[in-house]
Amino acid sequence: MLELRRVSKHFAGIPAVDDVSFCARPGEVTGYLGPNGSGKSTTMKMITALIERTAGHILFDGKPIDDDLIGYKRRMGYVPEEPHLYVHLSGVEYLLMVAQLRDLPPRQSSERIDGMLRLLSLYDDRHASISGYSKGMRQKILIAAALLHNPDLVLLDEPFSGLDVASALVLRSLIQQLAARGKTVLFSSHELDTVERISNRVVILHRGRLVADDSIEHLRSLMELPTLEAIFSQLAVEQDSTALARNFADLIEA
Ligand SMILES: Nc1ncnc2c1ncn2[C@@H]1O[C@H](COP(=O)(O)OP(=O)(O)OP(=O)(O)O)[C@@H](O)[C@H]1O
Repeated sequence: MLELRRVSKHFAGIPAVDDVSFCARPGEVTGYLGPNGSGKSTTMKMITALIERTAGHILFDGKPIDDDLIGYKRRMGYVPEEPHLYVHLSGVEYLLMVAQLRDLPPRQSSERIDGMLRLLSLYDDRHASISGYSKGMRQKILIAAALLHNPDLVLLDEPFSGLDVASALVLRSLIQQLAARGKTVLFSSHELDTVERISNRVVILHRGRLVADDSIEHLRSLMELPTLEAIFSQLAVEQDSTALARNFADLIEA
């Protein structure tokens, strides 16, 4: 189980994540939601220990992650929001490099990489340089790299970004199957329809603070609202989108 206890992150004294506590459990998909700039990626980066916390504790399976950071990172797979890849490498070269960094046995890793590239429809392009890959192809490489070592904790920051419909459907199902196999899955997304379909629980942030941590079903009945979109709008959207759009259209015509 992943547990955040009163976690905060300040940038130049300004809170980006403010006193956030929640759990993501094995066997469950936890959706991490919030408007732009609400602190989702900052939280993910603290969970991956890419950035330091200003305050609070992060535990995995009951142990603070800092106690054995190397051991913790071996059990974690992370798809970052930004596709940082070595673009001069080919897809297969990049994944082989990741496998080496993960200390996977060479034969096992090449078989696994070949299989993943086939399943992700990237096999024919495996020897082409990543610099020539489309956004969706790069995203698939990031997903493969994150899952190559069969992590227990799967952290996905906007993993559907750039994926076509068919690939998104595969990823949706994959996320559910990873959880069904006992992994802890935390994923952030703006695609509320997808989140609603595949998440057991949702955690919603607004301006860095936690405003909901519950099952969607319970939130629906508690708030007497029909959809996750309606719940999200009530908890985390302040503006009137139609009025805002009208003002924008007026502005460019003025
Ligand atoms: N390195 C940084 N230095 C200063 N401020 C930062 C830094 N990283 C993030 N922030 C600020 O922290 C806040 C939260 O940003 P974050 O990227 O976590 O939001 P998010 O919820 O992931 O947004 P989005 O949905 O747009 O990806 C924002 O106000 C952002 O400007």
